[in-house]
Amino acid sequence: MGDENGREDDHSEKPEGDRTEPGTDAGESTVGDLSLDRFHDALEAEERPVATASEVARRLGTTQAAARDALATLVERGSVERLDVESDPVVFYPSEWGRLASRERVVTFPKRREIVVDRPTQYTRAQLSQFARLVDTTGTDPGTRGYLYRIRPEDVWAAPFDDADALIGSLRSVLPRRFAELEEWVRDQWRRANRFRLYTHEDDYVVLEAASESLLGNVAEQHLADDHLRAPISETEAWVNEAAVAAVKRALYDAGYPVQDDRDLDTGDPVDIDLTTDLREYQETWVETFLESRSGVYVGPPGSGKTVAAIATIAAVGGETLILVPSRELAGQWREELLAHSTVDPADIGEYHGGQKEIRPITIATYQIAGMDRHRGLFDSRRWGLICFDEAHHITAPVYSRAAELQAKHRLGLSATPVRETGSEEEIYTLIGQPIGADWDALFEAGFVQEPEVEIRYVPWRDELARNEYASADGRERRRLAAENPAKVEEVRYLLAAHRGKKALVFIEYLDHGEALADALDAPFVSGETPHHERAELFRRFHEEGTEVDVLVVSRVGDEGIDLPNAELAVVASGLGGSRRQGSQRAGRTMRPEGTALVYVLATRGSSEEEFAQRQMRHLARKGVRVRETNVAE
Ligand SMILES: Nc1ncnc2c1ncn2[C@@H]1O[C@H](COP(=O)(O)OP(=O)(O)OP(=O)(O)O)[C@@H](O)[C@H]1O
Repeated sequence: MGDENGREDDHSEKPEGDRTEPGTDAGESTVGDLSLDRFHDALEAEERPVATASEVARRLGTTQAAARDALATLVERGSVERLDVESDPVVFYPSEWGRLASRERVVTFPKRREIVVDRPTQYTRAQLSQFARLVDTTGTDPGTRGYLYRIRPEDVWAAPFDDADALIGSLRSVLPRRFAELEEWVRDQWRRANRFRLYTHEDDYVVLEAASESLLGNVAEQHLADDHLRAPISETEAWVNEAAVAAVKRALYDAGYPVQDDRDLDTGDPVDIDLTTDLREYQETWVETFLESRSGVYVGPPGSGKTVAAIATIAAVGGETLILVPSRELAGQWREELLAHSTVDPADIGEYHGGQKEIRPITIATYQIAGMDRHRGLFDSRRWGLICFDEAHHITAPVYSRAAELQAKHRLGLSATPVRETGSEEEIYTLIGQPIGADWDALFEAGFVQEPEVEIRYVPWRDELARNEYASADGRERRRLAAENPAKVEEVRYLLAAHRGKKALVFIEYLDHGEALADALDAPFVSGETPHHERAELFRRFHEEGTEVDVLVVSRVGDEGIDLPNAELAVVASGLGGSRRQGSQRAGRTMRPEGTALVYVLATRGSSEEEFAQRQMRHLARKGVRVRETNVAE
């Protein structure tokens, strides 16, 4: 595959064999015959594509003059370029990099387990996404985007390979050469992920099996509570207290030993539905991966087809299913999606929430109801074979504790936000399952999901008075003043006018601000106080083409759970004190397959909103979303 992009040529002067890590072999002081290879090492140790003579000297343990001479020799030979930057020190870079400017370039930082790829090919990205996280995309020129990947222990644990060799093979296929230490670390993590296994004994109880006697004796004993295991069965196996299965998984995960869950899971009473929509290739992979491990979380951007993949999963498992969702609106949408994409009999779908309480072979309930003690019976009312947690980052604490009891079922999570600020990633992993996801950028590129153009617009204060008021206020009041900066009204008006005719959502945080904006824009305002039927009606009219409802001002209630596929424009007028999650969800409302999606985030210049906006948008940028910043003129 390497030949399609010249990857193998990129580092043609580098030996293929194992070598020490860059920067560690800097003991020798003679650099008169500085090889290109050692210059590469110095660059990697510097973690920059260019280096000054003094940086090279420091990395190679020599004097600056010696490094400069050695570099001059390389420049003469034509293998290194020197770049004179006015008022900055001269920098050097390998000539081949200039020639390969339009090709992919992979730089590895083995100690930090990071890989930076310039202009990655689809092949490289597909490989990397299997065992590394895309943490950042940088570069202002669209032609030179750098992709930063990091390999975390949990990425290795969840990598979809049969064995460590296959994983190492994939790693080697993208890295320019071998990194012995990195490979050893990957192997070690892989081993850890396969040291403990849960399985169902033929007499129907759960067994924890360790790869060795000492693991069961030392690791398990040290990390598990007294009531987690009932009794030893052999030197490497123990009988697990069924009620503690989730706790066992969590404790061992925290100790760095994720547990393979090979138990026989309940499939429940049969439900016979067929999918009527053809899955996209990546959706097929999601479903196959799920079916192999019988649990997992589909992680994809909003609109990437997680719901449709979940319906395919319901059809494939073929058992009674309980779907948990964050809001009643979403329950209604799930019903419609089920009907649109499968042969399910409408009579077999039930909704269970504040509005109605039906339990059917496929039941959709809200987290709120499911978390209430008096509705506990919901979980036992049928032999559910599959529990589907929509917007999995929303699972509430009571539902988490129930989820611990639902370990014997197939468990599917859906999430557009893998990271939660409160750090529930481990909980999601241990209570539901491993993340199953696609490369978000690839989805954008393939056109399955419209990439939003996110623009942060820094809005000045309207006048000195407003600025001074902010300066002399404190705490919450400050935040409110920044949120309600009157100059934002004009800015929203300007943006709506610039995109006249586009369906737009304006998000706000404070009710007063929402009302004022709605008045100024002559648009309806949807808040938590809007009666349910009115909300539904407004959203219906917003949905319809050609209606007079083109703009909706929405408070936090509109943040998620509302499917507005025709929103083409989102203006986040306030609400920047919230979490990263909110930022990505707001942007997510317009990340839909159709239309031109545009997201504007307004932040008051010189207030804490500036920082919040940047933080939220960095989060999006890490997901491969392009973010632009603009200063609004005073
Ligand atoms: N395989 C497919 N073929 C055709 N259309 C599809 C397919 N998968 C999804 N879609 C359509 O793409 C849109 C988004 O899909 P879906 O609702 O499943 O995404 P999602 O990831 O669940 O979004 P969200 O995170 O907002 O809930 C829907 O209109 C859906 O009908």
